[in-house]
Amino acid sequence: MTEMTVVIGSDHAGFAMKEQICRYLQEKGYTVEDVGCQGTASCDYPDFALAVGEKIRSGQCRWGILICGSGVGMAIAVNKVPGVRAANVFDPAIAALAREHNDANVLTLGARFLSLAQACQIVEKFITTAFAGDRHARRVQKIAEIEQKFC
Ligand SMILES: O=C(CO)[C@H](O)[C@H](O)[C@H](O)COP(=O)(O)O
Repeated sequence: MTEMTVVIGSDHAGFAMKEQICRYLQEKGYTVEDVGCQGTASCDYPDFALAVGEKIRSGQCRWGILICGSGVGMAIAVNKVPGVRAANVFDPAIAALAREHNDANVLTLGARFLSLAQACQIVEKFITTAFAGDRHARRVQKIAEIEQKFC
């Protein structure tokens, strides 16, 4: 797994944006694995959240991106996968904080509330910002300990 591997998924509401973000990332040299969906027919976001979460959990991909109407359902679902730290982001500054402070490894986006340009700015900020560590590492470790209590 390298820093240049991304797994991406969406439901029907995020399909068009997923296709465009795939192209955006590929043009930047990222290897993008698309787990679906494959069109605008109505489907269920947890199916794609699980597929992305499994690729993060297994270490096959460094970054996950999930797109639905609001980003909320995807975030709730994928955060059930141990080892996933997903953030639903609407602003590049929050994307940077999700990385610097929370070491987030999955980004969720709301296609019904973001333009493609906004989404690309958020994606760019998310995948290029480093975790700051230090006191934040202690807090992220405490998140992992909460997870372990229920595994
Ligand atoms: O899960 C969501 C909201 O939390 C997503 O936005 C879904 O894309 C949305 O619920 C899909 O809604 P639809 O009416 O079935 O298109």
